[in-house]
Amino acid sequence: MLESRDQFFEGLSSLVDVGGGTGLTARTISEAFPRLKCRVFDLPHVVANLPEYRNLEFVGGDMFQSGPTADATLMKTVLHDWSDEDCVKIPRNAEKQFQGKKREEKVVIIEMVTNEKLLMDIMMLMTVLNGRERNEKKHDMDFTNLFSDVAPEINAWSGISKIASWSGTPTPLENKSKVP
Ligand SMILES: C[S@@+](CC[C@H](N)C(=O)[O-])C[C@H]1O[C@@H](n2cnc3c(N)ncnc32)[C@H](O)[C@@H]1O
Repeated sequence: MLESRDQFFEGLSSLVDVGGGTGLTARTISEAFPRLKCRVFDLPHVVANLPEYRNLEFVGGDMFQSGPTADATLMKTVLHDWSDEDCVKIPRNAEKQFQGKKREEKVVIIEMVTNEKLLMDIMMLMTVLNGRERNEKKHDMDFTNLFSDVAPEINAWSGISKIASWSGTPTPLENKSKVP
């Protein structure tokens, strides 16, 4: 992600890492981009007593109720814990806070993308109610259609782009946004 910094971070002044845990990823980003205001948003007991660090701060709350908005939202290995219906509640909550005002926000989702039903998927189905690994092709368990099928209104303000392959090698943006 940091290798593709121009694609992701150009023009951003703030970023929130939703479900960011104790801030390992956000801290790496905040150090690479000292002018970017970074927030980690996670459950109150997870972020309690974590010290602020220069341009990095921690905010406690429930992502299904509310949460800080920013120029970019990062969700790394968060969505695989949740059902499709739950996944789309998170950006819907952010949308509510903007009360219909036109805005642009980058949403960066980092997840394992499966092309087969792999062991991890089976583990998620067994251990986490409704959680799943998703693939990138068109069928009922994919990222391409996660937002457009379950919450079509979200695609009106947010394009979904494939940003990297499983190998971690950055690939050219393939913008699937329906916004003209
Ligand atoms: C699999 S961990 C991912 C942590 C981090 N993003 C990473 O990649 O290491 C999922 C995170 O989601 C957080 N989480 C779960 N439910 C949440 C909620 N309702 N509101 C905010 N964060 C939540 C958990 O506390 C946990 O830190």
